[in-house]
Formats: sequence, structure tokens, C-alpha cells
Amino acid sequence: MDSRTKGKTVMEVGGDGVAVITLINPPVNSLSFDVLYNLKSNYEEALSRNDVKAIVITGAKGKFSGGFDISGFGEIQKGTRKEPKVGYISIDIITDLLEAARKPSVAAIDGLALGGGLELSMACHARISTPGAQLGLPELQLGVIPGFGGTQRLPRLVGLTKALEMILTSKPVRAEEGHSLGLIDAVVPSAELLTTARRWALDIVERRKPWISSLLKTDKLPPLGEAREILKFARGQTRKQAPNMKHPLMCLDALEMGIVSGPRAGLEKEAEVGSQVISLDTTKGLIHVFFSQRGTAKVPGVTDGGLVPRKIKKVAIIGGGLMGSGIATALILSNYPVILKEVNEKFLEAGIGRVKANLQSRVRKGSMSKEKFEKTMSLLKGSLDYESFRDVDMVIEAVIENISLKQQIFADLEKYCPQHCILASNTSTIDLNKIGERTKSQDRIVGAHFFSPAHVMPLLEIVRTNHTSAQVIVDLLDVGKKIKKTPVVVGNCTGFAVNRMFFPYTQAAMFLVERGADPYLIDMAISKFGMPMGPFRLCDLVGFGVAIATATQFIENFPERTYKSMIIPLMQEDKRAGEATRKGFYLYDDKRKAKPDPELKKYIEKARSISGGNVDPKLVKLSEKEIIEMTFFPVVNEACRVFAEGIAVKAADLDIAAIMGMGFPPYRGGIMFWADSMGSKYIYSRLDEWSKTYGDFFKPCAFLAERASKGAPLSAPVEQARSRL
Ligand SMILES: CCCCCCCCC[C@H](O)CC(=O)SCCNC(=O)CCNC(=O)[C@H](O)C(C)(C)COP(=O)(O)OP(=O)(O)OC[C@H]1O[C@@H](n2cnc3c(N)ncnc32)[C@H](O)[C@@H]1OP(=O)(O)O
Repeated sequence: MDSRTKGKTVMEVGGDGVAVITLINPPVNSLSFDVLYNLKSNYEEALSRNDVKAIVITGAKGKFSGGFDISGFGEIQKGTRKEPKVGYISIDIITDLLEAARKPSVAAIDGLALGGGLELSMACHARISTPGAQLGLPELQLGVIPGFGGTQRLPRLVGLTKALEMILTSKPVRAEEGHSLGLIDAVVPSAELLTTARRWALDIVERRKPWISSLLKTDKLPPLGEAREILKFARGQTRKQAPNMKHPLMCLDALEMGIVSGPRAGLEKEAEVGSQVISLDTTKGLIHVFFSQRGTAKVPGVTDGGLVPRKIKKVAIIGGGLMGSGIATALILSNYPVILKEVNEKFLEAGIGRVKANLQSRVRKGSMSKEKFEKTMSLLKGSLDYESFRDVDMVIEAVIENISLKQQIFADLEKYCPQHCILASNTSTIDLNKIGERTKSQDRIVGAHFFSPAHVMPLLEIVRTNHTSAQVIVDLLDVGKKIKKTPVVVGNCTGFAVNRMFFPYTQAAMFLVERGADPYLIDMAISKFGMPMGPFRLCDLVGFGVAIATATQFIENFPERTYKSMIIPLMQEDKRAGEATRKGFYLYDDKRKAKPDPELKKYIEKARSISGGNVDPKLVKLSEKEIIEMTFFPVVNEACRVFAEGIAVKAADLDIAAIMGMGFPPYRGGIMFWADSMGSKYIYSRLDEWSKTYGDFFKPCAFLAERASKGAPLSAPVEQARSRL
């Protein structure tokens, strides 16, 4: 393969008259422009050759195709590739050359057929797959729409309602379901895939099997009136669920056009909006997230050294509280045998009970069978001492945030665990060097910071100190992958990456209400921005005990830039400690529904009198845009410090940390990506102005000042390694 080209297709013509075209573009046979243009040439040749009666398309190495090469969108966005004529691929090649050909095509699908991959197969005249195949149109997740005819062919093959479900949720279906839906014509074992597909293609030629053009099918489409109702409902739901995104509605426009005005008009509409969505900011953000998420597991100096992850056969967890039991759940769900240690029978029973409840909720929802529940639970053993730790490969400590307790635990672990055992702490804020102070095992001490609930939340912050060995990080990255977490490797400091970014977010919100802003309007503006909830609702959810413990760490470690608000401590004194006590910034009913509390004013006023601040008329009537900027620019400022200090090695890692750890909206691309969309100069100028009026909490850091002075993006790599790693 030419090193400048990305992928290819090869065509082999058999003695039976079937041309087999194989898509080759590892690792997922994505449809790059090179693959697509090769495919076109192969088709033209196959159609012109007298020895070819029919065509089979398949993918190399057990994968049909993971869809259009996503990096192609980036090339078009950056202007490094000229966009092909609108509709050239979907209409000229896939519809007019392939589907309308005088020779039939059959798709032989192994592994996956996603996005453009499934769309290509739907233009074939039949689809044969293996049992494990995944079939889906996940384009909306990337900010684009199915653009190779998927908006037209999927509803015609599986019906409008199912097609909408598959497209709007981006969730794939398995081969068996695809078969019962009519998307797949036959499911056969892998070894029989190609022979069956060849035979099927010849059967079509000889009229023993029907020659079906998906685009011309109408039997699965509902009557027009009903279709319009279904689409209207889908639009309503989409507006509610994705209010800040345009592309799902644009996708529905293409679907509707096909149903109302016919498939050709639908294809044209799809091509038109498919081209428009590529330049949306939300699309740029989502595509950045796709590659950044996969980039977090590539750690320079660690994963590029040829280290192979060691096998982790058994894990021990210390502490069966909310975090410990969640981590245990995540591990046993991925078949790791786990020992859960507690200090007494009562706590142990409670910890095991929590794990059980986590799994039982899956059984109740129907996503886990009773047999699987029993089998999974059998992987968990309780313990009250360290004797059973003698053959574990990894320990994760998940006790309360108390330094001397953690130091004692790590000293004990060194005595009982084997020499190779990884000693991990789930601390969310405490310096790991302090935790390991009483051991000689610094090279195997690492942070494994899970987010609550640990069996659900996708992020795993892997914290390394100057001493943590590369092998230990590689091992933990592997465990993270196996338990389906997205890892972000960060350096050691108070709060690591996620909590350091989180802290100024809540602090800014407290500052604003003390100076007169309405907390409920702040929460509303932040939710509209796309966060799952505003900072006050979040504090209630986390609980004031945790909020105060975390704040104490930050106030101690970063006193020059913390805003010490008394609102939360004052409420805590009055035994209103958040949602768990049914009172915090909000009042909560039996169904945990939050409503504003007029009494909150009293605490705000008292906190204001303690801090000595005054109501600022400007802050009383902030616009939504100003609320967003005054809350998130301090977060950007802290993210810049984290990046400049080398706590994060790539700005993109902070984007993923913010999305998965803080709930930052993915379609904004993450904190640094979003900041760069506004420009370092603008952010610097706003923070600088606020710091002059409101104090050092807003003071822009040196890194931000430097980037702003050069007009440079915040996400550009840090040149000089000032890394603590
Ligand atoms: C206007 C004119 C422009 C031309 C018209 C365009 C019209 C496009 C029409 C089409 O409808 C659009 C699409 O098809 S968009 C793509 C849809 N497909 C997807 O969204 C699938 C994305 N991939 C995945 O979900 C997963 O990667 C997977 C395929 C399920 C595999 O998962 P797994 O966990 O095994 O591996 P990963 O680590 O995720 O991926 C491995 C490496 O492969 C890279 N990769 C995966 N998919 C693609 C892809 N579609 N394009 C490019 N690269 C892909 C991924 O980045 C990983 O790379 P590494 O370098 O990190 O190893």
C-alpha cells in the first residue's frame, strides 16, 4: 500500500463468476476516500468484465467496516481536503453504480458494519452475516448524519420506528435481531460466510433468490399520515433530549423528505444536510472527542516502550462503602475475582449488600439473568484481615479521606501483599506521596480514582507519582480497558485533574451568589449550557460533608486562589447537608424532586456578612452568557495550570476528564477545546478584568497570560517539559 494512501480494496474473481471485493483499511476497515474510490474502480471493472456475474463485498480480518473514515471529516473541516461534489459518493457511486447495477451484489458481514459500512451493505441486494456481527448507524453520536443513504434505506428495510430508534440512539443491533428485523437475510457461521454469500449472489442471478433494491422497497413504510405523526413525535423528543444540537433534526429532515417525496429526493436531501453538518461547531466538538477518547490510553514514555500488561488474576479492595462496593461491582462484572476487606462483620455485610444491590438492579431491569447474577456474585469474597491478600495482584484502597489511616493501610499492605502487587488508592484529592510515606514500595503505588457510582461512571483517573513504574501504569490501563472505563493518566497533586477543575466551578458559583446572583438562575443557565445539573444542585447531590472535606484540601493547598464561602458550612451547622437530609440549596420531596427554598436567602446573607462582601448590582442581573463565563473561565484557568504543570500530558486528556468526570457537554468538545473556540485572548481579558474588581480567585495564570499574549491556542502542546511526572 502506498504510504500516502489510506486503505484499499482488492478484487478477486473466482471460477464461479463471483467477484469478491475486500475492504482493507486496518484496524476497522474504515471507508477512507481511497477505499471508496478503489471500490468504485473495482465495481466499474467487475461490471465491464464478461467473466463476472455477481459481486460480493466483504471486509478483511473479520470486520466488515467501522464506517466512513472519521478523520476525513476533520480534513474537510480543516480545509486540507476538498469536499467531493455533494452526493458523489452516496448517489453516484453507492446508488447509481452499485445498487442500480445490472449485476447483483451481496454483503458478507463479519464483526461489524457500522455507519457507512452498514449503509454500503444496505445498498447491496442481500446481506449475510455471522452471529456476532454488530449493525448500526451511530453517526449522530459523532455530530454527523448517516450520509451514504442510511436515512433512506434503513426505514425501508426495518420500518420507520425501528430505524428512528437505531439512528437516534446510535445503538447497534446484533445479527439475530438484524435478521428478525429484515436487515440481514441470513446468519451463518464465520467459516461459511463467503461461500454462502457467493452462492446467494449467484442465486440472485439465476432468480432463485429475489433481487431487492432496498431503496425501492415500500412494504415496511407506514402510511404517510402515520409516518408524519411518528416523525413529529421523534422531533419533539429530539428537541427535548438534545436542545443544543441541530444535526439530529437535520437528519430527521432527510428521513422525512424520503418518506414524503420519495427516496431519490430523500437521498438528495441527505447529501445536502450531510455536507452542511460537517461544519457545525457541535460536530467539530464530537469528532474531537472521538479521537481524544481513544488517545487517552496512549501515554508518551509509558505505552510506547513495548511493555506488555501483566495478568491481574485477583484484586483486593479495602473498604466496602459506596466507592469500594462500586469498584468491586465494576471488577466482578468483568470477571475479576475480588476480595472485599472491611473492619468488622457489620460493615462487611453492608459492603457485600451494596454490591448485591448494584447487580440486583440489573436483574430487575432485565439486563442481567439470575444465573449471571449468581455467577458474578460468586467472584466476590469478604475478609476481615489481610491473610487472603498473600496472592493478590492488585489492591485498591477505598477508605475515607484520612491521611494517617491510609498511611497505616499502605504500610500493612507492604507486609502482606506479594512483591509484584500493585498498591492503588482511590483517593480523590490526597497526595499519593504522602499516602506511601511509610512504605518502601513507591514504584508500585498508583492512584485509581473512580467516580461515583464507580460501576456506572465511565472515567478512571490513573494517578502516577514520580516513582510509579511504567509497568504499573500499563497494567492499570489494561484493567481499565477490561472494566470498560476510559482512563486518563495524570500526575500527582492535590485534587489531580478532575477535582482541580471542579473546584473553581463550585467556588465561582458560591462567589456569585454571595455577591447577589440568584443560585437558581445560575443552575438553570448551567443546565442550559449542557451540564447535567448546576453547581448548587450538584453540591446537594454530593452532600455537604464531602464538599467541605474537599474544600479543606484545596484551601490548605492553594490558599492564594480559593474563595472561602461560608454558605455550605452554615447550612451544615443547621443540619441541612444536601439531598440526603432533604434540605440543601433546594428542598427535596419523597421522590427526590428538587424545589427552590426561600429560606436559602438567610444563609447567603449570613455568609455575605462573614466574608465582608457586598451585593454587586452588576452580578445581580447577569445574563446567561455572563454566568457561563464567570463560572467556567475559572475552570479553564485551573485547567491551564494543570496542563502547564504537566499533570495532564495532553490538553485533549483534560477535555475527556472534564466530559467524563464533570459532565461537561461532549458536543462542546471538552474544556480546552471549548476555551480555544473562544480564544485565549478573550478568556484572559475577562479573567484579568474580574480579578481587578473581585480579587485573586479570578487572576489569570501565567500560562494563560503567555498564550493570550501570543494569541496561541490553549491546547497547543506545552513546549518545555515542566512536568512533575
Ligand atoms: C460531504 C462529503 C464528505 C463525504 C461524505 C461523508 C458521508 C459519511 C457517511 C457515513 O454515514 C458517516 C460514517 O460512517 S461516520 C462513522 C460511523 N462509524 C462509527 O461511528 C464507528 C466508530 N468506531 C467505533 O465505534 C469503534 O471504534 C468500533 C468500530 C466499534 C471499534 O471499537 P474498539 O473498541 O474495538 O476499537 P477502538 O479503540 O474504538 O478503535 C480502534 C481504532 O480504530 C479507529 N477507528 C474506529 N472507527 C473508525 C472510523 N470510522 N474512522 C476512522 N478511525 C476509526 C479508532 O480511532 C482507533 O484508532 P487508534 O489509532 O486509536 O487505534
